[in-house]
Amino acid sequence: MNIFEELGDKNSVFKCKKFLDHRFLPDNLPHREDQIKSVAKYWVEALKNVTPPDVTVYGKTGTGKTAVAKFAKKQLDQISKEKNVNVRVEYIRCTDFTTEYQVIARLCQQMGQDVPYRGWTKAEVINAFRNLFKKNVFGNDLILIIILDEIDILLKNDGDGLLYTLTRTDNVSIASISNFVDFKQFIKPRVRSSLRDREIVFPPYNAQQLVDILQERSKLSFNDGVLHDEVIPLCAALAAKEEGDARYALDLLRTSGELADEKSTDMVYEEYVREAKDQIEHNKVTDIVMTLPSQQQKVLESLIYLTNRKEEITSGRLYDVYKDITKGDSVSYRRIFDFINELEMLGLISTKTVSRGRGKGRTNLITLQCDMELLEDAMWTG
Ligand SMILES: Nc1ncnc2c1ncn2[C@@H]1O[C@H](COP(=O)(O)OP(=O)(O)OP(=O)(O)O)[C@@H](O)[C@H]1O
Repeated sequence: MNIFEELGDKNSVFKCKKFLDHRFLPDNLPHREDQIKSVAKYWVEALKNVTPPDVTVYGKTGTGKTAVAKFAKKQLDQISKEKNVNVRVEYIRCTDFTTEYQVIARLCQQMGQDVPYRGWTKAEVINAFRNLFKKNVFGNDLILIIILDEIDILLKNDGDGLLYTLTRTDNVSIASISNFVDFKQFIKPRVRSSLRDREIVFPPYNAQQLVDILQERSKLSFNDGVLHDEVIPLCAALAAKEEGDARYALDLLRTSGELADEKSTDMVYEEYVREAKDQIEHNKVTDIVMTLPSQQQKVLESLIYLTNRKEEITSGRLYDVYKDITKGDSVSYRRIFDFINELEMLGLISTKTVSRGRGKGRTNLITLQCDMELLEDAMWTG
């Protein structure tokens, strides 16, 4: 028998797994009605041919920011077509396009203007972009709303030049999405003053809200009656602990279903959710560790060594152990601080500044934040 036929015929708890994918945009976003209305309230101006104010959307990961922005985009696209108004909404994820040049080139491409991703000067690309607003292209009454998802990444990487350019282009409204409330520290006053933005905050979902979200998705994606009663509440409770992250809740549900398929059971049981949790955590840590540059791995190795010896970890002590491990092939003490910051951003460690008492100054204490066994496993067995 053909292997694909054999696998295709295998019984599955899933009716259609794609509805659990992160990229799927549901027609209904429970518990985000207020946020959708807030965005729409500003964007509706575009239908009256007025450039909407800039909007800034904040919230922790998995709180539905992207989903809401795309949902509002879809609805605005639909109505502007029906009413025949000259409005466009373009979505850009700044983890894919990380510089001003790339974002503007991408915008041109999305709008049908062929601009290369390298080779032109920045001024040429900006010119091509601004030309789109001329009579013979989209018309000078075009209103363009640009969603910049994960804008903090771009600002850290490339500064605020993009915002400077966009705030100085007529008929452009910016919708920035960020996981960090303090991302505006990367914007200089000259740009901040022209970004007249309205802020919309996305609170984390609580366990009950996550239950509602999962229930809607599970109706689309699982066969009837295959989920044990406790499965959805447990996924929701675990994700509520992880700062109300709907993406994590959906991952748990999908992975639990995959485990049921692997075990060839026709029900998804509560214990699969716990297994799914371990598997997701394991994959996350392994992915992070495997992609760390080798010097960073050495820093992590030093942290594991000190943690196993139950030593207090100061940056100085860490550097000594790191130097021993690298046997001379080491980076400077200053670079170690950058590494520590990066590991903290990745969620592998946490740092705390403590005062050593009068005259003795302050010192940084480092603690590993993930399960030791998992980490060692990822470091040495991959
Ligand atoms: N209210 C909701 N109803 C249904 N699905 C939702 C809801 N909120 C979020 N989701 C789903 O959860 C996943 C994560 O949501 P989304 O990507 O919008 O989060 P985010 O806040 O943009 O996260 P990040 O900052 O990490 O990008 C997506 O699959 C999305 O469809």
